[in-house]
Amino acid sequence: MKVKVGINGYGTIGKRVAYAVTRQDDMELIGVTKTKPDFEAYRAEELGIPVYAASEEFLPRFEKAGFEVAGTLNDLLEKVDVIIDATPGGMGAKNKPIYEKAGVKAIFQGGEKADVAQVSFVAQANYEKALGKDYVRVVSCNTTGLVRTLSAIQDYIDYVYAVMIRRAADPNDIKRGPINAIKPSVTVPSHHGPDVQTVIPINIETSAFVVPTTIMHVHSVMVELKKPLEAKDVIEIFENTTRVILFEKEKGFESTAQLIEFARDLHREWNNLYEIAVWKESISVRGNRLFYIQAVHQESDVVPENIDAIRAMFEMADKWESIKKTNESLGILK
Ligand SMILES: NC(=O)C1=CN([C@@H]2O[C@H](COP(=O)(O)OP(=O)(O)OC[C@H]3O[C@@H](n4cnc5c(N)ncnc54)[C@H](OP(=O)(O)O)[C@@H]3O)[C@@H](O)[C@H]2O)C=CC1
Ligand SMILES: O=C(OP(=O)(O)O)[C@H](O)COP(=O)(O)O
Repeated sequence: MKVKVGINGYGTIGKRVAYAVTRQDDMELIGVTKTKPDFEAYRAEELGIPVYAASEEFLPRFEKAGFEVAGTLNDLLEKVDVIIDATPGGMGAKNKPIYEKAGVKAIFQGGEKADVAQVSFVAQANYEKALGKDYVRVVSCNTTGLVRTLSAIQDYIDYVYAVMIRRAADPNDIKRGPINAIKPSVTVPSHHGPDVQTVIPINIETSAFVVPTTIMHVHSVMVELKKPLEAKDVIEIFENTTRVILFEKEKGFESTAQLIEFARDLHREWNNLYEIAVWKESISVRGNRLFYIQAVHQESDVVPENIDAIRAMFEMADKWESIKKTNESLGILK
Protein backbone atom coordinates (compact mmCIF):
# COMPACT_ATOMS: atom_id res chain seq x y z
CA MET A 1 0.00 0.00 0.00
CA LYS A 2 1.30 3.44 -0.92
CA VAL A 3 1.01 6.37 1.47
CA LYS A 4 -1.19 9.08 -0.03
CA VAL A 5 0.49 12.49 0.18
CA GLY A 6 -0.93 16.00 -0.29
CA ILE A 7 1.03 19.25 -0.43
CA ASN A 8 -0.46 22.42 1.03
CA GLY A 9 1.63 25.28 -0.42
CA TYR A 10 3.16 24.48 -3.81
CA GLY A 11 6.01 27.01 -3.59
CA THR A 12 9.78 26.72 -3.32
CA ILE A 13 9.76 23.83 -0.85
CA GLY A 14 6.35 22.39 -1.73
CA LYS A 15 7.07 21.81 -5.42
CA ARG A 16 10.40 20.13 -4.67
CA VAL A 17 8.84 17.85 -2.07
CA ALA A 18 6.01 17.06 -4.52
CA TYR A 19 8.59 16.03 -7.13
CA ALA A 20 10.45 13.91 -4.55
CA VAL A 21 7.22 12.14 -3.58
CA THR A 22 6.68 11.17 -7.23
CA ARG A 23 10.13 9.51 -7.16
CA GLN A 24 9.13 7.11 -4.32
CA ASP A 25 7.66 3.67 -5.00
CA ASP A 26 5.93 3.62 -1.60
CA MET A 27 4.18 7.01 -1.87
CA GLU A 28 1.56 8.59 -4.11
CA LEU A 29 1.14 12.32 -4.77
CA ILE A 30 -2.62 13.00 -4.57
CA GLY A 31 -2.62 16.75 -5.11
CA VAL A 32 -1.29 20.18 -4.27
CA THR A 33 -2.87 23.48 -3.27
CA LYS A 34 -2.46 26.90 -4.83
CA THR A 35 -3.93 30.27 -3.91
CA LYS A 36 -3.89 31.48 -7.51
CA PRO A 37 -3.83 30.12 -11.07
CA ASP A 38 -0.32 31.31 -11.94
CA PHE A 39 2.25 29.50 -14.12
CA GLU A 40 3.05 27.07 -11.29
CA ALA A 41 -0.57 25.95 -11.19
CA TYR A 42 -0.62 25.46 -14.98
CA ARG A 43 2.67 23.55 -14.83
CA ALA A 44 1.28 21.26 -12.13
CA GLU A 45 -1.75 20.64 -14.34
CA GLU A 46 0.52 19.82 -17.29
CA LEU A 47 2.36 17.33 -15.10
CA GLY A 48 -0.95 15.65 -14.25
CA ILE A 49 -0.91 16.80 -10.63
CA PRO A 50 -4.41 17.66 -9.35
CA VAL A 51 -4.55 21.29 -8.17
CA TYR A 52 -6.82 22.27 -5.26
CA ALA A 53 -7.64 25.79 -4.05
CA ALA A 54 -5.89 26.47 -0.73
CA SER A 55 -9.28 27.48 0.70
CA GLU A 56 -12.75 28.39 -0.50
CA GLU A 57 -11.91 32.11 -0.45
CA PHE A 58 -9.49 31.55 -3.37
CA LEU A 59 -12.02 29.75 -5.62
CA PRO A 60 -13.20 32.92 -7.46
CA ARG A 61 -9.63 33.53 -8.71
CA PHE A 62 -9.57 30.13 -10.39
CA GLU A 63 -13.13 30.48 -11.70
CA LYS A 64 -12.31 33.88 -13.21
CA ALA A 65 -9.31 32.43 -15.05
CA GLY A 66 -11.26 29.38 -16.18
CA PHE A 67 -8.85 27.10 -14.30
CA GLU A 68 -10.64 23.98 -13.13
CA VAL A 69 -9.51 22.98 -9.64
CA ALA A 70 -10.10 19.53 -8.19
CA GLY A 71 -11.66 21.05 -5.07
CA THR A 72 -10.40 22.85 -1.99
CA LEU A 73 -7.92 21.92 0.74
CA ASN A 74 -10.71 20.19 2.67
CA ASP A 75 -11.42 17.93 -0.33
CA LEU A 76 -7.73 17.12 -0.63
CA LEU A 77 -7.54 16.28 3.07
CA GLU A 78 -10.31 13.70 2.62
CA LYS A 79 -8.11 11.80 0.15
CA VAL A 80 -4.69 11.82 1.84
CA ASP A 81 -2.93 10.06 4.70
CA VAL A 82 -0.49 12.91 5.29
CA ILE A 83 -0.31 16.57 4.33
CA ILE A 84 2.98 18.38 3.84
CA ASP A 85 2.43 21.95 5.01
CA ALA A 86 4.82 24.11 3.00
CA THR A 87 2.96 27.38 3.41
CA PRO A 88 4.80 30.58 4.42
CA GLY A 89 6.34 30.58 7.91
CA GLY A 90 3.80 30.79 10.74
CA MET A 91 0.87 29.72 8.57
CA GLY A 92 1.38 26.06 9.39
CA ALA A 93 0.42 26.61 13.03
CA LYS A 94 -2.79 28.30 11.86
CA ASN A 95 -3.52 25.38 9.52
CA LYS A 96 -2.93 22.71 12.15
CA PRO A 97 -6.54 22.71 13.52
CA ILE A 98 -7.77 22.01 9.96
CA TYR A 99 -5.52 18.96 9.75
CA GLU A 100 -6.52 17.81 13.24
CA LYS A 101 -10.20 18.11 12.34
CA ALA A 102 -9.62 16.05 9.20
CA GLY A 103 -7.70 13.42 11.17
CA VAL A 104 -4.71 13.69 8.83
CA LYS A 105 -1.05 13.49 9.85
CA ALA A 106 0.98 16.61 9.02
CA ILE A 107 4.57 17.61 8.39
CA PHE A 108 5.49 21.25 9.01
CA GLN A 109 8.55 23.22 7.86
CA GLY A 110 11.24 25.24 9.60
CA GLY A 111 9.36 28.53 9.47
CA GLU A 112 7.12 27.15 12.23
CA LYS A 113 7.92 27.15 15.93
CA ALA A 114 8.97 23.82 17.46
CA ASP A 115 5.74 23.48 19.45
CA VAL A 116 3.67 23.04 16.28
CA ALA A 117 4.77 19.38 16.20
CA GLN A 118 5.59 16.47 18.49
CA VAL A 119 9.13 16.24 17.16
CA SER A 120 11.63 18.41 15.28
CA PHE A 121 13.31 16.23 12.69
CA VAL A 122 16.56 15.58 10.83
CA ALA A 123 16.56 11.99 9.58
CA GLN A 124 20.14 11.01 10.30
CA ALA A 125 20.01 12.51 13.80
CA ASN A 126 16.66 11.45 15.24
CA TYR A 127 14.59 9.38 12.76
CA GLU A 128 13.40 7.07 15.52
CA LYS A 129 11.79 9.95 17.46
CA ALA A 130 9.30 10.45 14.61
CA LEU A 131 8.20 6.81 14.44
CA GLY A 132 4.41 6.65 14.53
CA LYS A 133 4.01 10.37 15.25
CA ASP A 134 1.15 12.47 13.85
CA TYR A 135 2.89 15.87 13.68
CA VAL A 136 6.53 16.35 12.72
CA ARG A 137 8.47 19.54 11.96
CA VAL A 138 11.33 19.37 9.46
CA VAL A 139 13.67 22.05 10.81
CA SER A 140 14.88 25.01 8.72
CA CYS A 141 17.46 24.65 5.97
CA ASN A 142 20.24 26.18 8.08
CA THR A 143 19.32 24.12 11.13
CA THR A 144 19.27 20.96 8.98
CA GLY A 145 22.75 21.82 7.70
CA LEU A 146 24.12 22.37 11.19
CA VAL A 147 22.56 19.17 12.52
CA ARG A 148 23.87 17.04 9.63
CA THR A 149 27.53 17.82 10.39
CA LEU A 150 27.34 18.40 14.15
CA SER A 151 25.46 15.15 14.86
CA ALA A 152 28.31 13.30 13.13
CA ILE A 153 30.83 14.66 15.66
CA GLN A 154 28.40 14.97 18.58
CA ASP A 155 30.46 12.83 20.99
CA TYR A 156 33.40 15.25 20.69
CA ILE A 157 31.46 18.48 21.20
CA ASP A 158 31.86 20.58 24.32
CA TYR A 159 30.53 23.84 22.84
CA VAL A 160 29.67 25.10 19.33
CA TYR A 161 29.77 28.70 18.09
CA ALA A 162 28.49 29.17 14.56
CA VAL A 163 27.92 32.17 12.33
CA MET A 164 25.25 31.87 9.64
CA ILE A 165 25.76 33.94 6.49
CA ARG A 166 22.32 33.77 4.92
CA ARG A 167 21.21 34.38 1.36
CA ALA A 168 18.93 37.41 1.15
CA ALA A 169 16.14 35.74 -0.83
CA ASP A 170 15.42 32.77 -3.06
CA PRO A 171 16.15 33.31 -6.79
CA ASN A 172 12.45 33.69 -7.68
CA ASP A 173 11.78 36.27 -4.96
CA ILE A 174 11.32 39.80 -6.33
CA LYS A 175 10.19 41.30 -3.02
CA ARG A 176 13.18 40.73 -0.72
CA GLY A 177 15.80 40.18 -3.42
CA PRO A 178 19.44 41.04 -2.64
CA ILE A 179 19.74 44.36 -0.88
CA ASN A 180 22.96 46.32 -1.08
CA ALA A 181 23.72 45.80 2.60
CA ILE A 182 24.76 43.31 5.26
CA LYS A 183 21.86 42.82 7.64
CA PRO A 184 22.58 41.28 11.06
CA SER A 185 19.98 39.38 13.08
CA VAL A 186 20.47 41.54 16.15
CA THR A 187 18.82 38.96 18.38
CA VAL A 188 21.61 36.72 19.64
CA PRO A 189 21.44 33.78 19.60
CA SER A 190 19.71 33.59 16.24
CA HIS A 191 16.94 30.98 16.07
CA HIS A 192 19.35 28.39 14.67
CA GLY A 193 21.17 27.47 17.91
CA PRO A 194 18.02 26.84 19.96
CA ASP A 195 16.54 25.06 16.93
CA VAL A 196 19.51 22.67 16.72
CA GLN A 197 18.83 21.84 20.38
CA THR A 198 15.31 20.71 19.50
CA VAL A 199 16.97 17.89 17.52
CA ILE A 200 20.27 17.11 19.29
CA PRO A 201 21.25 17.97 22.88
CA ILE A 202 24.46 20.00 22.41
CA ASN A 203 25.75 23.33 23.70
CA ILE A 204 25.53 25.80 20.82
CA GLU A 205 25.34 29.55 20.22
CA THR A 206 24.68 31.09 16.80
CA SER A 207 24.51 34.51 15.21
CA ALA A 208 23.27 35.32 11.72
CA PHE A 209 23.70 37.84 8.92
CA VAL A 210 21.89 38.30 5.61
CA VAL A 211 24.09 39.13 2.60
CA PRO A 212 23.28 40.08 -1.01
CA THR A 213 23.07 36.71 -2.78
CA THR A 214 20.34 34.25 -3.69
CA ILE A 215 22.47 31.12 -3.98
CA MET A 216 23.08 29.30 -0.73
CA HIS A 217 23.84 30.01 2.90
CA VAL A 218 27.36 29.63 4.36
CA HIS A 219 28.21 28.67 7.95
CA SER A 220 31.45 29.31 9.81
CA VAL A 221 31.49 26.66 12.55
CA MET A 222 33.80 26.65 15.58
CA VAL A 223 33.69 23.72 18.00
CA GLU A 224 35.34 23.44 21.41
CA LEU A 225 36.23 19.80 21.72
CA LYS A 226 35.87 17.79 24.90
CA LYS A 227 38.21 15.06 23.68
CA PRO A 228 41.02 15.01 21.14
CA LEU A 229 40.17 14.96 17.45
CA GLU A 230 42.45 15.65 14.49
CA ALA A 231 41.49 17.28 11.20
CA LYS A 232 42.07 13.99 9.38
CA ASP A 233 39.61 12.27 11.75
CA VAL A 234 36.97 14.91 11.00
CA ILE A 235 37.57 14.46 7.27
CA GLU A 236 37.09 10.72 7.65
CA ILE A 237 33.93 11.20 9.73
CA PHE A 238 32.40 13.60 7.19
CA GLU A 239 33.41 11.30 4.32
CA ASN A 240 31.32 8.63 6.02
CA THR A 241 28.37 10.91 6.83
CA THR A 242 25.34 10.69 4.58
CA ARG A 243 24.13 13.90 2.91
CA VAL A 244 27.44 15.64 3.64
CA ILE A 245 30.00 16.07 0.83
CA LEU A 246 33.53 17.44 1.02
CA PHE A 247 34.45 19.93 -1.72
CA GLU A 248 37.97 21.19 -2.39
CA LYS A 249 38.96 24.73 -3.27
CA GLU A 250 41.93 23.08 -4.98
CA LYS A 251 39.48 21.55 -7.48
CA GLY A 252 37.86 24.89 -8.27
CA PHE A 253 35.13 25.05 -5.64
CA GLU A 254 35.99 28.59 -4.61
CA SER A 255 32.52 29.82 -3.69
CA THR A 256 28.84 28.96 -3.63
CA ALA A 257 28.71 29.78 -7.36
CA GLN A 258 30.79 26.72 -8.24
CA LEU A 259 28.76 24.51 -5.90
CA ILE A 260 25.58 25.42 -7.73
CA GLU A 261 27.34 24.97 -11.07
CA PHE A 262 28.26 21.45 -9.87
CA ALA A 263 24.57 20.75 -9.17
CA ARG A 264 23.76 22.03 -12.67
CA ASP A 265 26.45 19.77 -14.11
CA LEU A 266 24.78 16.83 -12.38
CA HIS A 267 21.58 17.86 -14.20
CA ARG A 268 19.86 18.02 -10.87
CA GLU A 269 16.24 19.14 -10.97
CA TRP A 270 16.12 22.91 -10.14
CA ASN A 271 19.93 22.57 -9.57
CA ASN A 272 19.13 21.12 -6.18
CA LEU A 273 22.14 20.38 -3.99
CA TYR A 274 20.52 18.18 -1.36
CA GLU A 275 23.87 17.51 0.31
CA ILE A 276 25.61 19.88 2.76
CA ALA A 277 28.87 21.07 1.19
CA VAL A 278 31.87 21.26 3.53
CA TRP A 279 35.08 22.83 2.25
CA LYS A 280 37.72 20.19 2.93
CA GLU A 281 40.57 22.69 3.32
CA SER A 282 38.57 24.61 5.93
CA ILE A 283 38.60 21.69 8.37
CA SER A 284 41.32 22.48 10.89
CA VAL A 285 42.04 21.79 14.55
CA ARG A 286 44.02 24.12 16.80
CA GLY A 287 44.40 22.84 20.34
CA ASN A 288 40.93 21.90 21.49
CA ARG A 289 39.19 23.94 18.79
CA LEU A 290 37.82 22.61 15.51
CA PHE A 291 36.93 24.93 12.63
CA TYR A 292 35.09 24.25 9.40
CA ILE A 293 33.04 26.09 6.76
CA GLN A 294 30.00 24.66 5.02
CA ALA A 295 27.37 25.73 2.51
CA VAL A 296 23.66 24.92 2.44
CA HIS A 297 21.40 24.97 -0.62
CA GLN A 298 18.41 26.52 1.08
CA GLU A 299 15.86 25.42 -1.51
CA SER A 300 16.63 21.71 -1.37
CA ASP A 301 18.43 20.28 1.68
CA VAL A 302 15.15 19.78 3.56
CA VAL A 303 13.50 17.86 0.70
CA PRO A 304 14.87 14.38 1.55
CA GLU A 305 14.03 15.06 5.20
CA ASN A 306 10.34 15.44 4.32
CA ILE A 307 10.40 12.07 2.54
CA ASP A 308 12.08 10.30 5.45
CA ALA A 309 9.68 11.96 7.89
CA ILE A 310 6.75 10.40 6.01
CA ARG A 311 8.30 6.92 6.27
CA ALA A 312 8.99 7.38 9.99
CA MET A 313 5.46 8.62 10.74
CA PHE A 314 3.93 5.58 9.03
CA GLU A 315 6.64 3.22 10.34
CA MET A 316 7.27 2.07 6.78
CA ALA A 317 11.02 1.58 7.12
CA ASP A 318 13.81 1.77 9.64
CA LYS A 319 16.15 4.75 9.61
CA TRP A 320 18.89 3.55 7.25
CA GLU A 321 16.46 1.74 4.97
CA SER A 322 14.54 5.00 4.48
CA ILE A 323 17.62 7.21 4.09
CA LYS A 324 19.09 4.81 1.50
CA LYS A 325 15.82 4.64 -0.43
CA THR A 326 15.42 8.42 -0.44
CA ASN A 327 19.05 8.99 -1.42
CA GLU A 328 18.85 6.56 -4.33
CA SER A 329 15.56 7.97 -5.59
CA LEU A 330 16.91 11.55 -5.69
CA GLY A 331 20.43 10.75 -6.88
CA ILE A 332 21.95 11.95 -3.61
CA LEU A 333 25.65 11.17 -3.90
CA LYS A 334 26.03 9.45 -0.51
N1 LIG B 1 12.79 28.80 0.81
C1 LIG B 1 13.67 28.30 1.64
O1 LIG B 1 14.86 28.54 1.47
C2 LIG B 1 13.24 27.45 2.77
C3 LIG B 1 12.01 27.53 3.35
N2 LIG B 1 11.70 26.76 4.43
C4 LIG B 1 10.40 26.86 5.06
O2 LIG B 1 9.43 26.23 4.22
C5 LIG B 1 8.16 26.89 4.35
C6 LIG B 1 7.71 27.34 2.97
O3 LIG B 1 8.65 28.25 2.46
P1 LIG B 1 8.81 28.51 0.90
O4 LIG B 1 8.58 27.28 0.13
O5 LIG B 1 10.10 29.21 0.74
O6 LIG B 1 7.65 29.53 0.66
P2 LIG B 1 7.05 30.03 -0.74
O7 LIG B 1 6.59 31.41 -0.51
O8 LIG B 1 8.00 29.76 -1.85
O9 LIG B 1 5.81 29.08 -0.95
C7 LIG B 1 4.72 29.13 -0.08
C8 LIG B 1 3.52 28.54 -0.73
O10 LIG B 1 2.42 28.68 0.16
C9 LIG B 1 1.31 29.07 -0.58
N3 LIG B 1 0.41 29.94 0.21
C10 LIG B 1 0.46 31.25 0.36
N4 LIG B 1 -0.56 31.66 1.12
C11 LIG B 1 -1.26 30.57 1.42
C12 LIG B 1 -2.45 30.33 2.14
N5 LIG B 1 -3.15 31.31 2.70
N6 LIG B 1 -2.88 29.06 2.26
C13 LIG B 1 -2.20 28.04 1.68
N7 LIG B 1 -1.09 28.24 0.97
C14 LIG B 1 -0.64 29.48 0.85
C15 LIG B 1 1.78 29.81 -1.78
O11 LIG B 1 0.86 29.51 -2.82
P3 LIG B 1 0.64 30.40 -4.11
O12 LIG B 1 1.95 30.40 -4.84
O13 LIG B 1 -0.41 29.71 -4.86
O14 LIG B 1 0.23 31.77 -3.64
C16 LIG B 1 3.13 29.19 -2.04
O15 LIG B 1 3.01 28.17 -2.99
C17 LIG B 1 8.38 28.01 5.39
O16 LIG B 1 8.09 27.50 6.65
C18 LIG B 1 9.90 28.27 5.27
O17 LIG B 1 10.45 28.85 6.43
C19 LIG B 1 12.57 25.81 4.91
C20 LIG B 1 13.78 25.65 4.34
C21 LIG B 1 14.25 26.51 3.27
O1 LIG C 1 14.93 28.04 6.59
C1 LIG C 1 15.54 28.95 6.04
O2 LIG C 1 16.44 29.77 6.61
P1 LIG C 1 16.77 29.90 8.19
O3 LIG C 1 17.30 28.56 8.65
O4 LIG C 1 17.82 30.95 8.27
O5 LIG C 1 15.47 30.27 8.88
C2 LIG C 1 15.20 29.29 4.66
O6 LIG C 1 16.34 29.70 3.95
C3 LIG C 1 14.14 30.32 4.67
O7 LIG C 1 14.69 31.44 5.22
P2 LIG C 1 13.90 32.81 5.13
O8 LIG C 1 13.07 32.86 6.37
O9 LIG C 1 15.01 33.81 5.12
O10 LIG C 1 13.10 32.78 3.87
